[in-house]
Amino acid sequence: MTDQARPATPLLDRIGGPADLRVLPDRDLKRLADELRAETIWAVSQTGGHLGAGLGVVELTVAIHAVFNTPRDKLIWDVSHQCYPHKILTGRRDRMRTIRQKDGLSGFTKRTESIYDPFGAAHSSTSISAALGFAMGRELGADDVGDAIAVIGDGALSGGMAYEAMNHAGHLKKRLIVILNDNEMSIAPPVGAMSSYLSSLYAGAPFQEFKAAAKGAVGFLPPPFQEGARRAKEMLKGITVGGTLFEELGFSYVGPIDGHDMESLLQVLRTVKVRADGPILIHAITQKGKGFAEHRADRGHATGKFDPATGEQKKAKSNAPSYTKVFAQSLIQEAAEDDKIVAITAAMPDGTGLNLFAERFPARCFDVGIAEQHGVTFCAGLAAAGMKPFAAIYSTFLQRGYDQVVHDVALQNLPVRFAIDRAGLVGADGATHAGSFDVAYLSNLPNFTVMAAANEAELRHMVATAAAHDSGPIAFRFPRGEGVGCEMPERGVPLEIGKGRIVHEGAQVAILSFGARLVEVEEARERLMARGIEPTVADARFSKPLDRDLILDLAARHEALITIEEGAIGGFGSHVAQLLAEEGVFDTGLCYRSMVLPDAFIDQAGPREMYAAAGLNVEDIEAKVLSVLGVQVLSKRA
Ligand SMILES: Cc1ncc(C[n+]2csc(CCOP(=O)(O)OP(=O)(O)O)c2C)c(N)n1
Ligand SMILES: CC(=O)[C@@H](O)[C@H](O)COP(=O)(O)O
Ligand SMILES: [Mg+2]
Repeated sequence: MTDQARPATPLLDRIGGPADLRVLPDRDLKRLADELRAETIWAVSQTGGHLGAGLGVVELTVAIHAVFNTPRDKLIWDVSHQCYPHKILTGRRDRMRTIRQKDGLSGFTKRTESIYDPFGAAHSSTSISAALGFAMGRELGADDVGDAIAVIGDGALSGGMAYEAMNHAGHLKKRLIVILNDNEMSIAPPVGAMSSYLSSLYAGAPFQEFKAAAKGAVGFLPPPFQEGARRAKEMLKGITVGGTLFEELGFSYVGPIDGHDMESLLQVLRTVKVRADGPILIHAITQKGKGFAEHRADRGHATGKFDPATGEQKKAKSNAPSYTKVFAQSLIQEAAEDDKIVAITAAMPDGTGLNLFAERFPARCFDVGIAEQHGVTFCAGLAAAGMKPFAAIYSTFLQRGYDQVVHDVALQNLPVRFAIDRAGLVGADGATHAGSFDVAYLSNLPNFTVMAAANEAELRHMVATAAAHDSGPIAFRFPRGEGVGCEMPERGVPLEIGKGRIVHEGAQVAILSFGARLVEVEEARERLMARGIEPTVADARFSKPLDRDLILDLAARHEALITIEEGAIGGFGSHVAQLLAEEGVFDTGLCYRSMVLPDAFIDQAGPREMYAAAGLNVEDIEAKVLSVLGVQVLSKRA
């Protein structure tokens, strides 16, 4: 793609930052929004990334920065996958080509990146809590904090934290502005009673009437201030459906308004800026993907690089199936023979592959919304009722439901099956989405069985193992992306619980891999063999219960034992070390090393680059073996 295809943006080119918006006449703000939309489409066509959500908030972004005094006023984007237009307007336009890449811009808001990002996000439903924190800080005299404005999507509003925050805000009664960006979409079509409720709020309220009312009210705004207040209140009453849930929670409710109509947006935001004296919710109706992808089923939620003229995406093809697809197909196989199997997703039907399961077994698949906490306890209830629930949740999002995992599942020893996708470092989404901690946070729980798949064939067996495991909770993890292309068994066969396998017999040093680093371990072994070193390689399969016999045998037969996993400290390696210590193996002089993710959040980059930063690639494994054997290495990385 050449720069010739780049849209002309004469007005946007003159914008150095949000302050420049505040001196533009309203008609130019509308033009600016059009240019910003074209620029956003072009920028994402060059890099890939989250597109649809940003296109839905272009006018909102311009209007908020034009009316409010950012960065003193704190603008907090929920999830923040819609922040691309905001980044373009806040001094990061030149770096948009680097977004989601190594050393580049994050795909989300990030405090260390800009003063216009007062709060980082990527997980959903946190914005109202954070904004309320800013608002309360302001009330308590915090320096340089003005208004706090949370922009939250209708999908994010399905998350419990949003209600906890509104409940608290309604109690505190402090000035707080929440903009509900209602595009009737999550990543998939939104589910739930709340989604239907929001639709009912605007079903009978034409925007035009509101526009007229808003215009009238703005005419009466200060001066004189007090008279304006009365009239503005009347105006807001006119368009409020009345008795909304938000009002019951202590918010003033304004809306619904057309979130793409710059005139309405400016009028309402200006009115609110002058009038709000407590928590207020502005209900804006928008279209996800507006101007480019609004007619696509996914509204252009996330995309690879594409041709901005045609929308055609450039995709690399691989023959290996994705782990996600193998999981879904394997689960469908199990469910075809066991009608107690049900599947649960927290708003990620496509990402987890459960869309395929839902096609086959619609009545046995549940999308709970962005509600991991509820999803886990819902599974606990299902398990208590005798069902076999599979909770398919990304590693990073399962963190949201951790107390439920401990208190509702593990403590009651309920056989909930956790299918943990996106295990390990995921690439472009970066640290917020890395699946780094699940091995540690699950393996330390009594009653749990924890597995990690070394390849897609193993994953199929682990799905079968989980389906057959009725005596307590069980989890299996697998990475994002394609499998290794290994031969696939037709059907999964349940594995013996707590038993690993030797992959290659060797001598001197044993490498015990837990999960999908096995491919790198095998490649490192090949390289080492060229140096005359032939490590034993084993696949642990389980971090809980550990295969004690295998580990103690490896320890007894080798000078050195190295474990490796795609997880943070406190996981598999720590459990192995504990076993070796308990059994007195260290006293015998065994050299033990554990290769884990470092104690740091690793910024976005390609997965290989992220694993290089973590020191878990082939050359790192090779170097580790050489160093434990005391071999002098001349290469730079040794
Ligand atoms: C806790 C958590 N679970 C799941 C996700 C994955 N996720 C990212 S965006 C999104 C949908 C958000 O929908 P909405 O808030 O309506 O924003 P829209 O994309 O429609 O603008 C989901 C489910 C997440 N970011 N955080
Ligand atoms: C914003 C968000 O949380 C999701 O869109 C996420 O980026 C999806 O990640 P995958 O591409 O791994 O499904
Ligand atoms: Mg939405």
